[in-house]
Amino acid sequence: MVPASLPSDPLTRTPRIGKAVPYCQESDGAAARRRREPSPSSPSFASGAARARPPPTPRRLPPARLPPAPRHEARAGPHDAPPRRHARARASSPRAAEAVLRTHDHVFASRAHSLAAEIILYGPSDIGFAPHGEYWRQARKLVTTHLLSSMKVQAFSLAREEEVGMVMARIREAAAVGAEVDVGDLLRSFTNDLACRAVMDKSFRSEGRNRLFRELVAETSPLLAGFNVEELFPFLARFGVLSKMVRAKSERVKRRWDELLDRLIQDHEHKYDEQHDDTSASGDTRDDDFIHVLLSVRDEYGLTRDQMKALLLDVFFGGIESLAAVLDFTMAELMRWPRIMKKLQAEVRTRVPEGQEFVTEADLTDNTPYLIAVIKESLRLHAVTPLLAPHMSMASCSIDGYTIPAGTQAVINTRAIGRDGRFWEDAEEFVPERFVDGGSAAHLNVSGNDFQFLPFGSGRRMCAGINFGMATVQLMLANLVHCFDWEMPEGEDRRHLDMSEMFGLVVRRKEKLLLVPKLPRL
Ligand code: HEM
Repeated sequence: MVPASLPSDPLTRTPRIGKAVPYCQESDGAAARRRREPSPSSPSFASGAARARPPPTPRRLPPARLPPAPRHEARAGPHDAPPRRHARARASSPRAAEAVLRTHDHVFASRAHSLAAEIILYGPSDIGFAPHGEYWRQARKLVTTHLLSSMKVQAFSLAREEEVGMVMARIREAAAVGAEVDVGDLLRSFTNDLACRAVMDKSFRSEGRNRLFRELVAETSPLLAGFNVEELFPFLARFGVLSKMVRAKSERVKRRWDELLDRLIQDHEHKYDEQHDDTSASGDTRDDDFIHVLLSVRDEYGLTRDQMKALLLDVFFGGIESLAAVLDFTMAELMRWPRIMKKLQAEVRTRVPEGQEFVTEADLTDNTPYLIAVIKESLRLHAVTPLLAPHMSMASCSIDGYTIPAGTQAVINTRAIGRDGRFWEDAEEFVPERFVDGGSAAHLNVSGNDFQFLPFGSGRRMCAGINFGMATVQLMLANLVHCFDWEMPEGEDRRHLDMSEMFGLVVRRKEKLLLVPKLPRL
C-alpha cells in the first residue's frame, strides 16, 4: 500500500479558485480512501496466489529539490543493444482497467523504456515518459502546481480568448468570400500557437518561430509514438537495425529542439534577471509564461537546464495534437448530425450577451451542459489516446488469480471500453444526450473515477493537462459554433463524411475536414 509519507497526487489537491472548475477535483479524504481500499467491484486476489507488494518506500519527506532523473532499467546500451522485451497485459473492461489504475495503481505507475524519449527528452526527464520514482513525483508536482494548476489555467484565459479570437478572424475572412476552410489544419495551427504562447508568451510569433515549432512537433511525434518499435519487429531488433535508425533520427531532432529551447531560455533569463528585483519569485499567480515560471522556481527545485527543456517539451507533445484531434473529431460529428449542431448552437448563442462578438470563458461557466455533453460524447466515441500511455508494472502482482510479473506493460483499451455495448446504449452512435441530466451516462465525468469512461486516464499517471485541455476545447468549440454556420463544400454530402482514423502519438481523422463557414443570420 502507499506509505503515508508519500505526497498525495497534487491534481486531487488542486484548490478551486474563482470560477475555474478543476476536472479532477476530489476531497483529500476521498482520495485517501480511494488509495487505501480496493473498490467492491475490483477483482479479488486469487486464493493461494502470492500477494505481491511493491518494494517498501522509506518513510521520509520528499526532498525540496528534484533528484537526478532516473535511468530506465531496460535502456539500450552504448552499442544500441535492443531493450528487454516486456510482457503485455491488456485491459478491455472497466473492471480490468480499475484493477490496473486503481487497485494496483502503485504497481503499474511506471513507463516502459523508449529510446526516442531517452534521447529527445533528456533521460527522459519529462513527466510523460519518465519512469516512476522520486524524480517523476517531484517533477509532476512542480508541473501540476506551477504550470498546469487550475489557477494557472484560469490566469491564462485572456491569452486563450485572444488566440481563439485570431482564429475566428481568419475564418471570417474565408466566410466573407465564400471560401472553404481546412478546419483540421486551422485547429492544429491554433493548438500549436496556444502551446507556444503558454511556453514563451507572445515572443513566439517573431521570426516565424510558431511554424518552426509546428514542423518540429510533426517530425518528433512519430518517433515518440513508436514506444518500443523493437518489440513489434523483434527480428530486426535482434540486429539493432531499428534502434540505430531511431537513434540517428532522434539525435537529429533533439539537436534542433535543443538549440531552439536554449535560445528561448537564454532570452528569458536576461528578461527575468532584469525584472527579478521588482517581482515576487513564486510567479504562479500571474499570467507568466512557462519558461518564466520555471526560471522562478529553478533554485527551489534545483532544476537543471535540460530538465527545464524536457518539462517544456511535454506541453508540446501532450497538448498540441490531442487538443486538435478532439476538436476535429467533434466538428466532424457535428457536421454529420445537424440536429445536434443546431441544438448546441442554440445553447451557446443564448448564453452570449447580444452584440458580443466572441464567446468568453465567463459565458461558459456552469452554464452550458449540452456543450459539455457534446465534448464528453466525442471523447467517448473517439478516444484520441485509445490505449492511454502504456503503464509498466514495477513489481509482480495478482489480478483475478493471474500473477502479473514485474516489467509487464499494461495496455488499457479505453476505445474498446468506450464503445462496448454492454455498458453503453447505442454504443456506436453519437448521442450527447446520454451525458445530460436524466441521460444514462449523466453521472459520468472525465476525472478518472469512472472506469467505463477514461479519456484522460486515471490514477497517478493521469493526464497532467486535463484542466488546460478541457478549458481549451470548450472555448474553441463554443466559438466555432457561435460565430459561424457550417456547410459542406459543394457536391459533398455530410452523411458520407469520412471518419476513418490514423494512429500516431494520438489518433486523428485521416481525411481533411474541409468546410464552408457562413456568417449566421441572427
Ligand atoms: C483533450 C486533450 C487531452 C487528452 C484527451 C489527453 C489525454 C491523456 C492521456 C489519456 C494520458 C495518459 C494517461 C495514462 O497513461 O494513464 C495523458 C497523459 C499526459 N498528458 Fe494529456 N491529454 C490532453 C491534453 C493535454 C494537455 C493540453 C497537456 C499539457 C499542456 C497534457 C499533458 C499530459 C502529460 C504531461 C501526461 C503524462 C502524465 C504522466 O505520465 O504522469 N495533456 N493525457
